Amino acid sequence: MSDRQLAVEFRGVSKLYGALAVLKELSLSVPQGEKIALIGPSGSGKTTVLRILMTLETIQAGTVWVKGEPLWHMPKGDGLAPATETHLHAMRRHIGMVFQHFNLFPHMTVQENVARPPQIVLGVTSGEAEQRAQDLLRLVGLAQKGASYPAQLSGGQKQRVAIARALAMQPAIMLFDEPTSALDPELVEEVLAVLRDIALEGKTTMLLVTHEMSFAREISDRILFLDGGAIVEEGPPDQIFSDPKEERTRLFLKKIIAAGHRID
Ligand SMILES: Nc1ncnc2c1ncn2[C@@H]1O[C@H](COP(=O)(O)OP(=O)(O)OP(=O)(O)O)[C@@H](O)[C@H]1O
Repeated sequence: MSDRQLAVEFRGVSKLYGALAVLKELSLSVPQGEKIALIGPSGSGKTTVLRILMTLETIQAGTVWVKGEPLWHMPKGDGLAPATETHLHAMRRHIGMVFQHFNLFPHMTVQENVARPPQIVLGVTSGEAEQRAQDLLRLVGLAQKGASYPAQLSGGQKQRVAIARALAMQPAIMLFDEPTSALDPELVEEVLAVLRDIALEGKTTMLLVTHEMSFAREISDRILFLDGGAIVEEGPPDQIFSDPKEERTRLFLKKIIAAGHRID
């Protein structure tokens, strides 16, 4: 068994694409409620960590545990067997994900985008789902946009709907994969403000892949620096950004600053 207090645990996880090792025996423990930012160069494996949790990718070695239960495996006798589709389906309910490119249902209104998934997947009554959707749209500042279609919204508004839709499933764990990187600069802050509110509320475990270093520093309890499919360094934000111990972390941050980005 795994520790029930942990929202997420990776133990010796390896992910291969053919001969390419994208994650190399990665181990990671995330207590419930912790906010983690994954930073690192392009191709270091950050998105892969999230996609494995979403069961969008399989793994070749190791185990992943979500809320004390094996994700990609099921208990069998004294050991573990590969997970069935039913097991994966049940485990997915713990996790919500917000992608870089919104992925809204284009033929549904904003209200329907948020209300339908809990009805269809969780069997929530229509009255409760509609109410929950209204509350969440208010939370993300879009109470007036329920009847609009995604094509009628700005990028920042679309992303706020995507966040409301993920929250409507009431997941214990929220994954954010570069949620602001497809947005025009002037729309970034409105999405960060919503993420900040979720982080401050405290209950939800958050794993955030981002290139917004100042924001990662502001809201995270812990920063993980990935390079080459491994966690090179991890620690509290102030330590990682002001006093990194590893040469590779220092080099990465230097490049970020040289590219004109802030890390303070
Ligand atoms: N479907 C795939 N087939 C083959 N290789 C893949 C596939 N998906 C990802 N990769 C490779 O896996 C490695 C890790 O990718 P991943 O998207 O996790 O990196 P990342 O750290 O999130 O990068 P970025 O910051 O650019 O999004 C990269 O080398 C990528 O090219």
